[in-house]
Amino acid sequence: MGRLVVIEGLDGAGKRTLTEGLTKALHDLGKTVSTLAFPRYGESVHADLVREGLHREHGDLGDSVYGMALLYALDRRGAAADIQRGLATSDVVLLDRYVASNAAYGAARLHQDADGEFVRWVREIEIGRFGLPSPDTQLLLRVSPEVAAERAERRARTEADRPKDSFEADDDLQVRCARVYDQLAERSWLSPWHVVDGTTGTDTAALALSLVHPE
Ligand SMILES: Nc1ncnc2c1ncn2[C@@H]1O[C@H](COP(=O)(O)OP(=O)(O)O)[C@@H](O)[C@H]1O
Ligand SMILES: Cc1cn([C@H]2C[C@H](O)[C@@H](COP(=O)(O)OP(=O)(O)O)O2)c(=O)[nH]c1=O
Repeated sequence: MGRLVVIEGLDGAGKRTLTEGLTKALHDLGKTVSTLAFPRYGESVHADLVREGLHREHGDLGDSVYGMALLYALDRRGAAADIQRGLATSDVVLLDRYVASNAAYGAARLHQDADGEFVRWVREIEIGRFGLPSPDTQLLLRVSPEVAAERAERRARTEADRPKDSFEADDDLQVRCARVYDQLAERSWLSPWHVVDGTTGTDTAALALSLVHPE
């Protein structure tokens, strides 16, 4: 049975970059890795609706915090069998965003903290009702909201397929979201969390080792 490892953090924190680096470092240790990134744009109708909602299609869909969160959750529900298969066949299943993204962004949108109703609801729906597996470890790739915004801005300019969406364009939301992420990590929400400083280069070899040989 493999370990379910999740990378979380703000838009532009460097999750995709770290996912690639960690995958390589785990391969160097002789480990097999399955990766998945949420939302699964282009693969799931729920994820595509999310993207369209984030770009202000479908009327007031994007305004509904619970409606958007349900679409993100349904995208993951549709991937549950893939995750279980990955856990059965690989040493590590590495996820770029998972349930905690829903908790952090939704709570931030509602001006709640990690002890609020929304975070409880996300857990109840996704873990309780949909039966998604709880992570073994969550990595919070922590950068200041300013650094994340600057990177997301640069990426939006240089990568044609990644224009900023309505969450990325909302600086105050990102600041509140960073705070909820810190609280989720402090409270060991769903699993132990490991905070990774995303402003300096990450020692992916050491991180990979700590993931496959936990204390
Ligand atoms: N440690 C880092 N230092 C400087 N720039 C980085 C670092 N990690 C990622 N970046 C750059 O920041 C931008 C966002 O990174 P990305 O991995 O796409 O973030 P995310 O998946 O969290 O949105 C990209 O242009 C990437 O090259
Ligand atoms: C996976 C997920 C993402 N989000 C948010 C975080 C991001 O602001 C936004 C889009 O996800 P993101 O990973 O940033 O996609 P991309 O980098 O390809 O644009 O959705 C949630 O609110 N809940 C979730 O469950």
